[in-house]
Amino acid sequence: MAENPAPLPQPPTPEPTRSTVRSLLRLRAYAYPIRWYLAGAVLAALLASGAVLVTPLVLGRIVDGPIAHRDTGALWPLVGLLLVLGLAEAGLFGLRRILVARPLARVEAAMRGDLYAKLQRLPVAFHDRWASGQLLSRATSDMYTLRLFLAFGFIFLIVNSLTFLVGSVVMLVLDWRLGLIALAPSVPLMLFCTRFESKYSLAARTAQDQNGDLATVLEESVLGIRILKSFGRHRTMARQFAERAERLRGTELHKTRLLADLWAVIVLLPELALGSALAVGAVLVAHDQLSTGALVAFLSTALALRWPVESMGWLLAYSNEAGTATDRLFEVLDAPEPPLTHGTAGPATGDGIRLRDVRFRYPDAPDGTPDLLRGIDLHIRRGETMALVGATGSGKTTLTALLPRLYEPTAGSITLDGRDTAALEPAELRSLVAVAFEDPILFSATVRENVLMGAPEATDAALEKALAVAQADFVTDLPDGVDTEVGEQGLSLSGGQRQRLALARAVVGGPPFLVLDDPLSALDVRTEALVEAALREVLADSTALVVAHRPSTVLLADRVAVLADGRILDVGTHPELLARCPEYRALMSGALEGSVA
Ligand SMILES: Nc1ncnc2c1ncn2[C@@H]1O[C@H](COP(=O)(O)OP(=O)(O)OP(=O)(O)O)[C@@H](O)[C@H]1O
Repeated sequence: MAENPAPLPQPPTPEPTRSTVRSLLRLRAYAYPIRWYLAGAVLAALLASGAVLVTPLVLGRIVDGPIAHRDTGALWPLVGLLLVLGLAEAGLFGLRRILVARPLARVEAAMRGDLYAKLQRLPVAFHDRWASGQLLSRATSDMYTLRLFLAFGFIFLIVNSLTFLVGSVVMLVLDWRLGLIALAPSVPLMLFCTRFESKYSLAARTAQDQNGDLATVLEESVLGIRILKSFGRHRTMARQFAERAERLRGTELHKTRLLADLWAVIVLLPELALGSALAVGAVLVAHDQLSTGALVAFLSTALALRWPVESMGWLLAYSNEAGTATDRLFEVLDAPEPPLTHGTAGPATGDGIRLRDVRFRYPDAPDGTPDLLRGIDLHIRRGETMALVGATGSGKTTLTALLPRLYEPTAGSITLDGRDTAALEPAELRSLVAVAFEDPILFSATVRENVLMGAPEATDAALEKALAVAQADFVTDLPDGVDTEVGEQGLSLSGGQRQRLALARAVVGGPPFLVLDDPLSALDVRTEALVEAALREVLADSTALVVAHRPSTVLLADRVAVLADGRILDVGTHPELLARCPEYRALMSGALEGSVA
């Protein structure tokens, strides 16, 4: 394992950053269903801000009226009005929260649901290119950022901008000279904010991507904890994690510095302007060019505008983060989905499995390397079991993944009983072909749920038969039998046990076409023999392609295909190939030595 953090699979470089507003506008579709709640929240916040802006005017009235004329009788109604305004402000801000809390939780769930559904639809080739942590962080922290933006950022951007505009007009009306002094910093502030925006959105994007990298390392460390511990690499991994965390910390500090600079300017300039306005106002009052009440009202209005102005710092930061989170979300949602089907399937002929001049290369294969599969021609007759053998890395697993269309062949065609797989609807294809992979993954679910993934409608009898074929009798000894939770969240099973459940999952629906990728590799000799005996029965009813590394698996098959140099080198029975194919002999003698050793 490298000492330096290895580069993680990265998503394709995002297109040049669009403006934050254009990015955020893409959230329209999600915000539209709750538009009335959002409008209500904006209205409530606007009314609350209105109450805040009216308060200084009442104060001015109190100073110029009851206080100047020492008329306590006139004071109480105005004090009562102040109280009502204060209560209204508090109530309306509370109402804003209530109005959007639930609907926005629904919006977040809808966005997350769409992201999840899209990830399920996208081809395996897409998932090969994206680090899982990048997808995880999009589904978690980015969604949270977007919800917070819609709940606070979006509403206060509107409300605080309008409050600032109205407050500015009020100040200019109260006294245009003081108003101009107080508003003088607006122009430099706007210029500063524009510069801040471009720098901050870059930093926000970097931080979100680094967050994804960190999630990937964390996930791999948790999933691979046994390997890390057994090779004593947990410290190396911890160092990699710390280095990535340090990088993220650096970016977050950079963001904080940018925000701190903005805050300094946002707070300092208006304070200076306010101080100047106060000094000039005092001179105007001294020269009877302005009433004391008007000066109090002016200053109170200017103070009431401090929050809308100061909040612009974090509102801009929020908007930028939400903009980049939106970009990150839509990078996945916009990822092209290959057409589900193309061409016409044609009538069923009972022809078995036929691969014609099939070529394949992984989309991320290095330039200049030849295709992995370079013209595969193979015919597996109906009801026949064909073993596929070849050297490690020759492309056996890749070839089997083409049958259920986990990958699309780069060229050529694959037919099942004469029907082109490219033209079959995914659901139909899944019902025709079942696969057991070399690496038997189980989900956090019961044994029953894991096995019935292969045929949700299957009866209990079919489940039992599938478990019997896979020699998975250990299931009866589990605490709750087939209803025992297994997988990551449940009971840990041995490699051989998991492999047997994966085999049961493949055979449970009695699929006409079976693809088994070295299905017995983790079994002991005795269990292997038992599974083989039971499999023979199942295979008799199916047309099957079985990747085989060991002679015992090869013997399950009627014929054997030898894969070498991206092509099928030879096809024949085991004895025929032993007699005429030196590559096969080499493979089998190697396998024999391996199995003996
Ligand atoms: N998702 C992928 N993206 C790019 N290259 C891949 C991908 N998966 C496999 N490869 C490459 O394709 C080649 C064939 O891999 P494959 O797993 O099909 O071989 P195999 O014959 O099944 O090997 P083994 O017998 O060891 O299981 C290897 O060189 C591998 O590095």
